Amino acid sequence: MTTILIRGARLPDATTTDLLLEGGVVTERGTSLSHRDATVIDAAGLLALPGLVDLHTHLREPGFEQSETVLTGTRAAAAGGFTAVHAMANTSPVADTAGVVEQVASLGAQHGYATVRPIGAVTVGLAGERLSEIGAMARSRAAVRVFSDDGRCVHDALLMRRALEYVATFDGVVAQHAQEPRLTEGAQMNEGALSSELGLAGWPAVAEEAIIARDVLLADAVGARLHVCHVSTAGSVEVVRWAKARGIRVTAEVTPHHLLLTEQLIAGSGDGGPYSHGYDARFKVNPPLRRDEDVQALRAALADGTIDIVATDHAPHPIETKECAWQEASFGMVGLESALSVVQAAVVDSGLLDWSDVARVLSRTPAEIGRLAGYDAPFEVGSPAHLTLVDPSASRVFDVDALRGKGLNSPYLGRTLPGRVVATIHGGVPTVLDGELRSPEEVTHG
Ligand SMILES: NC(=O)N[C@@H](CC(=O)O)C(=O)O
Ligand SMILES: [Zn+2]
Ligand SMILES: [Zn+2]
Repeated sequence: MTTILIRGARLPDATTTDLLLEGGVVTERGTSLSHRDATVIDAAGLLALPGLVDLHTHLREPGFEQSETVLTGTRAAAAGGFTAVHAMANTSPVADTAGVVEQVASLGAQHGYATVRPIGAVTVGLAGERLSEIGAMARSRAAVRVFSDDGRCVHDALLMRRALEYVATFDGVVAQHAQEPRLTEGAQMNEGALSSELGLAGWPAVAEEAIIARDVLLADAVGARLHVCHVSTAGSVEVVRWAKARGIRVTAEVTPHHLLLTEQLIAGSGDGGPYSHGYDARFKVNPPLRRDEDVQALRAALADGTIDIVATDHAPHPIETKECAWQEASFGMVGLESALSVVQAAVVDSGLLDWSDVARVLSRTPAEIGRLAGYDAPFEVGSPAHLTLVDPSASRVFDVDALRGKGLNSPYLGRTLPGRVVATIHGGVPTVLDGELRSPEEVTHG
């Protein structure tokens, strides 16, 4: 494995340091470090962040390899500065057995671009009828700690209660996709004045908020950990704030797109720019883009800690299921490659969060929620060498070349975004160098 000497990187706490990485760990930290045969990375002007950890990625393998594979998804992750991803269970077969989760984890390890931690399904086949082999997945080599039927809501209160009771026995967590199914049948966008104007079936905020309210009470009643996926409304923030004030063990995530984009994009800007025409299905996502008031509430909640983390909900889809009529299109957006830039645009450049907050919401806390070791003391001697070097002063028009997975369904194409990932290092192995993804051979040979 190569020895790497990083010269003059600025850390999230604004101090500047050299870092020596040997054998996959940080072995020295200080000024004017030297080493005879290290690969030197000149990090003057660059910010070093801990390797980013995504708690919500759709890798699509097994079963939907036309959309993404473990290899292509982890390449997209590396390009975005991520060194670990949690892979959602809505694959085919569904990740509801020890066999499937072990397969997904070992594919990740084989490719080497990022650590892949599978998420186990809560119910068999995501069908919402019987609990899956939760214990077997937890005890398997994949050591699953996060369970989710994401894409679907565990809406049966008894099943949700049993799942919470079960995961509590081994310190696991249920990550809920909070969507009351009866209130959202046929829903196509956020419910409100705009959905009436555009003639699209509305998705009421209460369909999300009611499930979160129920689930925090269930988690409290059984003393389990609950995680809420992709919180999207101001009302959901209020429920989570209330639950945390009561001491309920709930954590919550917000996606980059819900921090930056609003439902107005669905109407189209009509200005001839990249968002000119309406009903562009790149903006169709679950949960839907909401109002500006919701975006402001989500930003404030991330800043005050009510929302714990940012998670991408990277959801690649074949282009023909996005370049079609709005009603027929799939829900979902890719997000790994753009996440850090979007977070910078939404909450860093505006002064709401600083870079140490970003390190917390995109690395330390998601690792903690997923019970993923190795992310609690980044840059300390002895810690695993997972880090990313970024140039926050860069600005670029985000285009298809920036997309490194199979999914081209990014809502940011044609948009100017700040920041750029210059290098990503996963366990001492560079996966991105000089802004370029390294080849599978380079990555597997360290
Ligand atoms: N977010 C989405 O719009 N789609 C996700 C499912 C999900 O996260 O609920 C997908 O799997 O495509
Ligand atoms: Zn979801
Ligand atoms: Zn998802």
